Amino acid sequence: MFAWEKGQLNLEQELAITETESVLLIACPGSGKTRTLTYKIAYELSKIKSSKNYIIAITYTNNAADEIKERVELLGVDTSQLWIGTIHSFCLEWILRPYHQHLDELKNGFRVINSHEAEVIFNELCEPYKNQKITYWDCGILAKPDGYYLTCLDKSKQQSLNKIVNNYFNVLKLSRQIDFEQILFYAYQILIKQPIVCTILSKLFPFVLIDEYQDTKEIQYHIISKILSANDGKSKTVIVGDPNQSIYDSLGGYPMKKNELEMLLGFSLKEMGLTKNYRSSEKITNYFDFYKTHPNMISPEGIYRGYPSVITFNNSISREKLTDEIVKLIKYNVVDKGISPNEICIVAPQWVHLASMTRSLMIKLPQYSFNGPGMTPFSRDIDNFWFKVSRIILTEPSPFMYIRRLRWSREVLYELELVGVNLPEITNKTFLKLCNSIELDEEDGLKYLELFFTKIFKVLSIDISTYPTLLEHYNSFFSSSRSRIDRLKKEGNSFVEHIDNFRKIFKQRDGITVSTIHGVKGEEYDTVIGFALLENYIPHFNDPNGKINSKKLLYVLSSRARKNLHLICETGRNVHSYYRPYGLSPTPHLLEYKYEYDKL
Ligand SMILES: Nc1ncnc2c1ncn2[C@@H]1O[C@H](COP(=O)(O)OP(=O)(O)OP(=O)(O)O)[C@@H](O)[C@H]1O
Repeated sequence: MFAWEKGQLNLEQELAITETESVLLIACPGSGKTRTLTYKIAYELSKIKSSKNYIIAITYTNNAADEIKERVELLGVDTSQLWIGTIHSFCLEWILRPYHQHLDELKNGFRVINSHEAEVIFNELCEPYKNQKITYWDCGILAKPDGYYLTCLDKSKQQSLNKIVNNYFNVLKLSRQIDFEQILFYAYQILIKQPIVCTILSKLFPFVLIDEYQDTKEIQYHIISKILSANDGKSKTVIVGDPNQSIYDSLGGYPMKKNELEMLLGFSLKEMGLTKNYRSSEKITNYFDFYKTHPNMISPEGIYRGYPSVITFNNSISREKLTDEIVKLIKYNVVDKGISPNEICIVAPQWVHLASMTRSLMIKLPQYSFNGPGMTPFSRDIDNFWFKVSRIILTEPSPFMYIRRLRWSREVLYELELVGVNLPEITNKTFLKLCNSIELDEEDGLKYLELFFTKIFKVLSIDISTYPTLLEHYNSFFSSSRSRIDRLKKEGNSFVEHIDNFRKIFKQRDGITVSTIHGVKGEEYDTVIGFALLENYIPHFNDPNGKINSKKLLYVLSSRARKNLHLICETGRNVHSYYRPYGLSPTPHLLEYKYEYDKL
C-alpha cells in the first residue's frame, strides 16, 4: 500500500485520501488540492487488484493532467494503470473511438475539428446574416443531455442562429466531422443507447476522480454518473472543487448540489473539506473572504501567514496613466519588496485589454520579460498529431523535462500506431533521441516546424501523404497556425513568427505573467495586479447571473495572491459624453466593500 511520511499531509488531506467511500471534497483556495489528488491517485493505484483495471482522473485542462501525472510519477508509483486527461479526451478514448459503430452518425468514422476549423465554417455561414450583425462569436453551442442549446442571449438573433447552427451541423455531417460539444453529446448518446458500454466501463474503473467540479457541465455530470452508477456503487469516486471559484457559468459549468449528484450517481457521497490555506497571508485570506458566495471554512496556515501584505485599490487613475501606474506597482514589488518578476501576475477580465497592455509594458520595462496573451502562434490543440510532435521539438532536452518529453514521445508513437504506421524498432527513447539530434538553422517558427517534421519523417521512412489522418491533421495544424499568426501580426505582434516565440509556449514560467482571470485559475503568484475591474467586464454586460458571477471572479482573482494585491478600476474606459462622461464605473462589489486599503 502506498504510504507517505509524517508531515507531508495534514489530517484533512489524509482523511480524504484514505476514505474508502465516495467523497464530495470541497477545497478552499490554496488548500493543497493538487497535492491531495496526487496522493489519492497514488493510493488508489496501489490498491488496484486486477491488471485490467484503471484509475481515472478527469481534469479541467491538459496542463493540469500533465502536472498531476508527473507528480504521481515522482512519488515512485507505477502509472501504467492510470488514465488522466480532460473529459473530452476521456470521451474520445474510452467511448467514441471504441464504440462509435453503435451510433448511426459516427459508424462510418469521424474526425474531430478544432476551434479554428469551426470558426472558418461559421464565418462562411454567417455571411448572409451580416446586416443582423451576426458573427462567429454569437454561434456558441452548449451540448446538454437532451440536445444542443445556443449560448447567445440576444433573443433577436436566435431564429437566424438556429438556422446557422443547423447548417453547421449539416456541413460537419457531410464531411464526417464532429466538434468538441458533439464529442460530449455523442458519448452520452452511446451510453444511454448501449447500457452495456456503461457496465463494461464501470467494471474497468474501480475509482474515478473528478477535479474542478465547480466548472463541470450538466452533460459531463451525466456521462460520469451513467458509468459510475452501472456498478452498484462498487466503483468509487472523489469529486473535488470549490463552489466559490465557479467562473465558467457562461460555458455551462456549475457546482451540482450534493443531493442532485447523489440522485444521478445512485449512491451517497460523504462530504469532506480542505480548509487550510497554505498559499496566502492572513490579510489576503481575510480580504477575499468577503467575495465568497458559498459558506466555507478557511484558515491561513502556510509559511506566508504572517506576511505584512499590501492591498491597494485605485479607482481614480485615468486610462492614459494606467501603464505608468502598473509600471510603478511592478517596481514597488520588485525593488522595495524583493519580489521576483516571475512571481508577479497582471490580470484583467478580457483578452482585449491585455494585448495592448503587454506591448506597452514591454516598451516601458525592457529589462523584464513578459508572458503575455495573444503571443501564442498556435492553439494548444491537444488532439492534433502535429501539435503533439511540436511539444517535443520545441522543448529543450533537459533532465527536468526528460520524463515529460518521454511521455510525449510515447503518445506520438501511440498515435502513429493508431493510424497504421508500423515502427517496431522505434521506442519512445529512440524517438526522443532522434528529435534531439536534429539541428536546424531557421528563424521562422512555422518553417522551422515544417522542416523538422519533414526531417523526422524522412528518417522514419514515413510518407505522410499516404496516411489521410496525418495529412488532415497536418493541414489543419498549419492553416490554423498561419491564420493565427497573420491576425497577431496585424495587431502589431511582429515577433510572433520567430522560433523563440514558438519555444516560449512550453517554457516554465519566465518573466511577468499577463493573463485573464479565467487564465490564472489554479495558479498562484506573490503579487497580483488587477486592472479594468469595471462594470460591463466584471460582470460581463450580458450575464444574467452577473451579480453572483462578479463576486466569484473577484474571489478567484484575489485568492491567487500570496503576498500583495493591487486592484485598479481606471477611469476613462468607454467614455460616452452623455451618460458615461468618465467612462465605465468600478465593479459594484469593489465599491460595496468598505475595506481599509493600504496607501502607497
Ligand atoms: N500539507 C501541506 N503542508 C504545507 N503546504 C502544503 C500542504 N499541502 C499543500 N501545500 C502547499 O499549498 C500550496 C497551494 O496548494 P495548491 O496549489 O494545490 O492549492 P489548490 O488547493 O489547488 O488551490 P486553488 O483551488 O486556489 O487553485 C502549494 O504551494 C502546496 O505546496
